[in-house]
Amino acid sequence: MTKKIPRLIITSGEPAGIGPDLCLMQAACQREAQVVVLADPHLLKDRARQLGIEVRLKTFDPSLPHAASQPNELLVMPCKLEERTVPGQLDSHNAGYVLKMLHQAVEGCQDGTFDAMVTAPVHKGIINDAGIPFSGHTELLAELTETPRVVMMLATEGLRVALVTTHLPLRDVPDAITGELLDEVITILHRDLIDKFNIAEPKILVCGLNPHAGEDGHLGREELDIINPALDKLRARGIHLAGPLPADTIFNPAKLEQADAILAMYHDQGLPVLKYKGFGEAVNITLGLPIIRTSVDHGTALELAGTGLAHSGSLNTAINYALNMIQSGQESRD
Ligand SMILES: NC(=O)c1ccc[n+]([C@@H]2O[C@H](COP(=O)([O-])OP(=O)(O)OC[C@H]3O[C@@H](n4cnc5c(N)ncnc54)[C@H](O)[C@@H]3O)[C@@H](O)[C@H]2O)c1
Ligand SMILES: N[C@H](C(=O)O)[C@H](O)COP(=O)(O)O
Repeated sequence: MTKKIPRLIITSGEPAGIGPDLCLMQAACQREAQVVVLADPHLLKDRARQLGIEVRLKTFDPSLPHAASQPNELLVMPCKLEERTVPGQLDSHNAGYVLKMLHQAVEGCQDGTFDAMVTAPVHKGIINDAGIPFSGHTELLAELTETPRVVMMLATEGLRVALVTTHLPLRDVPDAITGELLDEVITILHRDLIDKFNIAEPKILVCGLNPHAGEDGHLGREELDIINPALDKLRARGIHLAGPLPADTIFNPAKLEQADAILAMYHDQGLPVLKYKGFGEAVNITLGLPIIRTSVDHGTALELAGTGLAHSGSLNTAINYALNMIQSGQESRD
C-alpha cells in the first residue's frame, strides 16, 4: 500500500511577531509532507513584501488529496485578522484571531483533516490584555481536547526536559506539586517516551524542588513528604526513576548519559538549561494529548518581525518532530 503524505497545519501565531515570517520561510523547504499555514493571507502578502520573499500563496482545499508542498508555494488556510498588523506592534484586537487559529487547528486535527499541528509563538500578555485568560498553548490545548492532564516537554539534541508545573507564578509552585500530579505527569511522560519516541524502557531523572533536593529535610520537606512517596509508588509499577536529585547537578553530562528525560518541578528550573543547550533548534511537545502538537522553543521576538533576522531552525525542528511522531503512530497502527 502506498503511504499517505502527512499533512500538517502551522498556526502562524501572534501577527505582530515573527510567526508569519517563519511560516513564509517554509515555502523554500522541500519535504515529503503537505504543510498548510493558518493565517490571514493579506498579512502573509504584506510580510512577504517586507521580507522580499517571493512566494505564491494558494488557498488550501481540504477535499484535494494529500500532496507534497510545491517549491516557493505556500498553502494557506485563511483566517481573517481583526486589525491590520504592523510588525512589532501588539494589538489586543487581534487576540481573538490568534485563538481562533488554535481552535481551527485543533478541530482540523480532531476531524482528520490534519495529522498534526505545529504552533508558531503567541504573546500571552496581549491575549490577557484583551480580557481573555490565557496561560499558554499547552493549557489551552488540554482544555480544547478535554484532556485532564498534559505534559510540556522540550527537546534538543541529547536532552529532553519535561515539566511538572508549567505557566504558574513561582509563589504557587510548591502547593501545586502533589503526589497525584506527580503520578499523572510521570505516567504520561513514561508512556509517551515509549509510544512517541520508541524508547523501550525510559529512564527518567527527577529534580527535587528545594536546593540540594531538600538536604534531608533541612532545606524544605517536599522531597521527603511528597516527591519520594510518589516516586516509590511509580517505581513499584516498574517505571525507571532516579531522584529526587539536586537540580543544580542533575544536568551533568555523566547524569544525562543515564537519562532519557529530566523531569523538572517548574518552568525555570528546567527550561533555561534546555535553552542554553539548544535555543533556536529545540522543540516544545505537548505530551498526553489525543492529537500531535509540537511548537517552537522561542517567543514572538517582536523586534525581529519583518526584518528577515528571525531564524526558522526551531520551527523546522518542530515540523520534523511532528512528522516523526506521525510516522511512529502509523507504524504502531500497522
Ligand atoms: N511557543 C510560544 O508561543 C512561546 C514560547 C516562548 C515565549 N512566548 C511568548 O513570547 C513573548 C516574548 O517572550 P521572550 O521575549 O521571553 O522570548 P523570545 O523568544 O521572543 O525572545 C528572546 C530572545 O531570543 C531572540 N529570538 C527569539 N526567537 C528568535 C528566532 N527565531 N530567531 C532569532 N532570534 C530569536 C529574541 O530576539 C530575543 O532576543 C512572551 O509573550 C512569551 O510568553 C511564546
Ligand atoms: N514554556 C514555553 C517556553 O518557554 O518555550 C512557552 O511559554 C510556550 O508554551 P506553550 O507551548 O504552552 O504556549
